[in-house]
Amino acid sequence: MSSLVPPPSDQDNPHARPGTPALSIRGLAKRFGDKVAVNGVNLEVPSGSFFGLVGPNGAGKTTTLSMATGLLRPEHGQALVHGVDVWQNPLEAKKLMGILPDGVRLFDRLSGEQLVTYAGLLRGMDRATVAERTGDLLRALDLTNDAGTLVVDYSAGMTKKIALASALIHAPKLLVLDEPFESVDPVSAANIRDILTGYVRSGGSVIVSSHVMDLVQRMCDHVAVIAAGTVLAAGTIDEVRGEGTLEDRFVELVGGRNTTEGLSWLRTS
Ligand SMILES: Nc1ncnc2c1ncn2[C@@H]1O[C@H](COP(=O)(O)OP(=O)(O)OP(=O)(O)O)[C@@H](O)[C@H]1O
Repeated sequence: MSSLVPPPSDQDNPHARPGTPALSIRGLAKRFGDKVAVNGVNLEVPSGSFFGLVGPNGAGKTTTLSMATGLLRPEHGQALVHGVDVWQNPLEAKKLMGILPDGVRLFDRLSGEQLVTYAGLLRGMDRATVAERTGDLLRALDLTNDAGTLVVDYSAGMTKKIALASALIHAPKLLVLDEPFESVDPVSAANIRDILTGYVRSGGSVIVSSHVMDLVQRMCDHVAVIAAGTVLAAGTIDEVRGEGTLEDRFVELVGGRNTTEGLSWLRTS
């Protein structure tokens, strides 16, 4: 399964410098009105790592990843992909990345197959390679039977998977995936995990946001915990979790467990 996705290639990426982190986020900050969404975030995603970004709802994960991938202009700070500045040199930086954004609209009047093909052609790939990789990706993500269905008629999980296929088609050096497992069934999630693990093993780097601590603990080698726009902890999984589970550490760092005493009216007996 994992071998279906070709390993990342340096061929088209003369700007990628070996030895530099896959992604460096330096002092990124963003406000929406009075609300500070991201408050000077620094993160280093080592090349060849599988990096998890976790945090409670509204922590600033999507805003951080959007600024790091050129989708949302930061107020302050810098993001470098393999040493290439995303905002100074966006075309070169974007060649190095495959992005699965959260909540961004797809060209959903295309069929799934057309959408992935379009993503490949936009990346300047030749038609034969695009056709071969599109077939591989649709098979790997169990979408072959729905290849001809319009994306607008896809379920939430199918939409997530076709967006992921579009992010993978050019075998980027870095994958930035915002909640790739949300709405995805367990078999497809296991397939996606296999694809991503094989991709990292072959030299690619992944940063993935997720709410599923157990998954991050099993799948990733590095993690950062973010809350209220600030990084609370970052490092290898073992460094961050210490003696306990990542979930225990997350709750300890983030807090916010509420008792349900105020909801006595919800009890039926
Ligand atoms: N376009 C926007 N306009 C106004 N406020 C926004 C906007 N986007 C995000 N925010 C606010 O910024 C903060 C961070 O949001 P963000 O979506 O980055 O969090 P998140 O960690 O991805 O959350 P979740 O886990 O729920 O997806 C939240 O308080 C949110 O309400």
